[in-house]
Amino acid sequence: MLQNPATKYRPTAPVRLADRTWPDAVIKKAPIWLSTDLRDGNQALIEPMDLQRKLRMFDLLVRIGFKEIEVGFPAASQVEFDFVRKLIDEGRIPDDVTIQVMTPAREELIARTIESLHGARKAIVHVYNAVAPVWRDVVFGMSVPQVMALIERSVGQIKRLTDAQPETDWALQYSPEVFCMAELEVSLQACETAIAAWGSGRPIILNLPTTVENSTPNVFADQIEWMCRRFADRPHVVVSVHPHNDRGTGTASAELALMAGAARVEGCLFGNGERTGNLDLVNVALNLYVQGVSPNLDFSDIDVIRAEVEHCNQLPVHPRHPYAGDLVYTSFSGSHQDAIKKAFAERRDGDVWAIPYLPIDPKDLGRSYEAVIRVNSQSGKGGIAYLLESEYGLQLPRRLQIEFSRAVQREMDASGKELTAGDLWRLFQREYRFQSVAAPTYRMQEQEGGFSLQASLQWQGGPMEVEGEGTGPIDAFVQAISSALDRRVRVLDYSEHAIGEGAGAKAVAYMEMRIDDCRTVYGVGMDANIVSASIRAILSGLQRVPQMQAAVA
Ligand SMILES: CC(=O)SCCNC(=O)CCNC(=O)[C@H](O)C(C)(C)COP(=O)(O)OP(=O)(O)OC[C@H]1O[C@@H](n2cnc3c(N)ncnc32)[C@H](O)[C@@H]1OP(=O)(O)O
Ligand SMILES: CC(C)C(=O)C(=O)O
Repeated sequence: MLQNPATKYRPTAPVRLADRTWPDAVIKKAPIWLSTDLRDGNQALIEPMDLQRKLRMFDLLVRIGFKEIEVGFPAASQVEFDFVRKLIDEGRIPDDVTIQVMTPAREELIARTIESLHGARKAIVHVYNAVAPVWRDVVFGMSVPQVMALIERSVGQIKRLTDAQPETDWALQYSPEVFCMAELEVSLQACETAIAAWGSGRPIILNLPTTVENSTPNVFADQIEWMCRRFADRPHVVVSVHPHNDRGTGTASAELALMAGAARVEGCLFGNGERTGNLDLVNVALNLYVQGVSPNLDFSDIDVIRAEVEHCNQLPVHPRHPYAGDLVYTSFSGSHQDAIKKAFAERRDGDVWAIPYLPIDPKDLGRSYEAVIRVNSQSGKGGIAYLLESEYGLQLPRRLQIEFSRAVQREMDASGKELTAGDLWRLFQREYRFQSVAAPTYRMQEQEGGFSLQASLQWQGGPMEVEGEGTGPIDAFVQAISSALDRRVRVLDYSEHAIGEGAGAKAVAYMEMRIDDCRTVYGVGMDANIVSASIRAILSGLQRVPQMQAAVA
């Protein structure tokens, strides 16, 4: 890289627009969306879509709710031409959907493009030519007046050819390609030339692209506001934008452009497209949604949509892609998990969405909460407890969460790998060994001032008889086991809950115990019977204490 990049690269000149109004604007409704997946997206694929994949993409776009779809570049190839014919001839275009096709400002290509649309009910013809200095000078070798003459000639040809097919409801879209790098006066002149050639007073879409992003999005917003203020026939002009993403700011460019007066945006699902891609329409639509504005597009099954797009494009969507990536509803870090778990516990049906670290309810996009929290070496007790509760119904008391998270951390340090809910469950069973504690048989008697209890147990591989008295069954068992093992056992905390329903329901007991006034441990017990679950929890805790095992041996 250069020590001084200014010797090679020039900054983009700001727009003189001191009284700009867009910074105070708020987007209150969805724009008109135009999907260009089948054109700009397709032209950027390593392997462009075949007919079958094009059809699948078209059907998907219709299902999502796009009402304007750029279906191709019919003059580019026979596949492109045939696809447009197939849509029209087989009546595949719903009444409320308008197809758009693209053509360069070249006579033979315009003719072929309009030929492809024969018999369509409605269609937008999209013609473009580059207007920025480098393209004028290097690509076309044209002066500004020659560029204007090209536009006049091409739009005039489109007008003649479309006027000759009055059975179709025609609209024109004109794009001054590389608008973002052109002098604003030249872009305005190009647009006004297209308007005049199409016939002023007729609706026209003027589509202003950041063909290659070259500035911060505020500059693009200024360019859009500058243009919107100057169109002579503003009421008949739909201002559209077509951002790319070379600087990674395609979404911001589109949003600021909407604030600056644009009413329509063009882009692709998940931002496919040339180089770094076209604007990601899913991103903009869902950004609107989480501001409380309906995008009028349906992404309620985003995983299915993503899979279909990946199939059509033969390109993967990144795991961290906004709203759609595999990992975007996942928190690994402990403090995030803790906050999410607390907020879910507080949340009531009908509440406004306010879950920390989750900008959108994953359920709205057909994603589940299961993947929200995942456990790795950066995780804490909150995430571990969340997974055990959401997957296995365990409601671990807080101090047990802390105790168990140390065991998880040890495991994580050893393996260095993520632990799934299933891994945590196996580790929890191994740590508390509650399944290896056999069910006790016991007799219990209520007597004046308390209970007496006699129990037959398995302890360290052999049978053991114990007997004790206490204020309740648990207290009686604690007395019994304390004297049998000659240890001072005290219960510090006890909680239990049911898991499962009906005949299969079980009680889970969590017992926090102090042994010999020096060691605090948790034990866990599960049983269909609540007293048995508690006894098993006490035994689970005791067998976790190494000194206890030694004493018995
Ligand atoms: C920013 C964008 O995404 S614009 C869309 C670009 N998309 C595509 O190019 C995909 C489809 N394109 C194609 O299949 C081919 O380019 C075709 C069939 C259209 C044309 O192919 P060719 O005739 O071989 O021309 P080629 O691809 O080399 O295009 C360059 C020529 O078109 C001219 N040209 C480029 N854009 C335009 C335009 N918008 N209007 C008029 N002429 C143009 C160039 O000046 C050049 O002309 P020259 O050969 O006289 O120097
Ligand atoms: C709108 C057209 C010309 C385009 O694809 C672009 O400029 O990126």
